[in-house]
Amino acid sequence: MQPDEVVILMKPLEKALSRSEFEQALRDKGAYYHIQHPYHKAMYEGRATPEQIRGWVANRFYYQISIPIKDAAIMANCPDRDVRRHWIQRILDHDGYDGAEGGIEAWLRLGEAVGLSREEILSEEHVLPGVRFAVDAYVNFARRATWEEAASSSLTELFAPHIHQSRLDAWPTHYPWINAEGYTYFRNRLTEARRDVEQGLKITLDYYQTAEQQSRMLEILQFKLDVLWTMLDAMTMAYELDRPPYHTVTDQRVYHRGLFK
Ligand SMILES: O=C(O)c1cc(C(=O)O)c2c(n1)C(=O)C(=O)c1cc(C(=O)O)[nH]c1-2
Repeated sequence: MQPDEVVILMKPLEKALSRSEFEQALRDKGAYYHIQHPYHKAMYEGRATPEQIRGWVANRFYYQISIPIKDAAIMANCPDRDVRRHWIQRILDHDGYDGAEGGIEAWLRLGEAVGLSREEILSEEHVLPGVRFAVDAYVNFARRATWEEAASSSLTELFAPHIHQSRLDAWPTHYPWINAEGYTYFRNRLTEARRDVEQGLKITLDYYQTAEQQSRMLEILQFKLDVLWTMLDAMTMAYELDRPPYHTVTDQRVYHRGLFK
């Protein structure tokens, strides 16, 4: 994408885009996906330390456990039975069901594969306030927005299969110390995310028709990109720049463990 096209996307639309133009405008937002974040690039390029990988996995766990709560909030606001029948699969994907361990369990295994203990991850002791605030903002948006807006905010998933695949391609080579069993989560998401996108995209393309509505959706998608980017900014401070919260006062992880759930 050229820089001047990026600027165009930041202005409100003057006229409504066709269905395919609108889909393209959403896809163009991939330019700001967290795959471009320096923290992510370092992980992908093999420059991340074990501490930085562990920090990422422990912090991302908070995103993982919040996703089903976010999806339950969407369903709670949705009167359309047919949408709920499909949307509920997202909760099952993460929480698991008979015979399927689910994404949260798979993420815990990833945590163990990178050298964290299950208790340490579940305690949320590593979750940085900046990460928590960003993730909570996403959950709270889903609680307050219309179900269509909340559903469409999941569409950063348009870009997720690529990021999961990039980890599957790069991590085993760069980080031989990570137990390969940990990669199940990324592998499962390749198909789950594609299916989610199909459903989310249909809801979105049906719902946003006018220029004003479509501009708002581009803002919603930018909000979600901001959530993901801000999480990595917080991790950069803590694990790259060695400036975790309160570092001028203590090296203890004194920050709160969450008040909003
Ligand atoms: O690892 C990633 O980079 C990444 C990004 C995203 C995303 O774009 O929000 C999701 C996931 N993973 C993911 O695994 C996942 O289950 C998921 C659900 C959602 C959502 O907004 O409902 N995003 C994402």
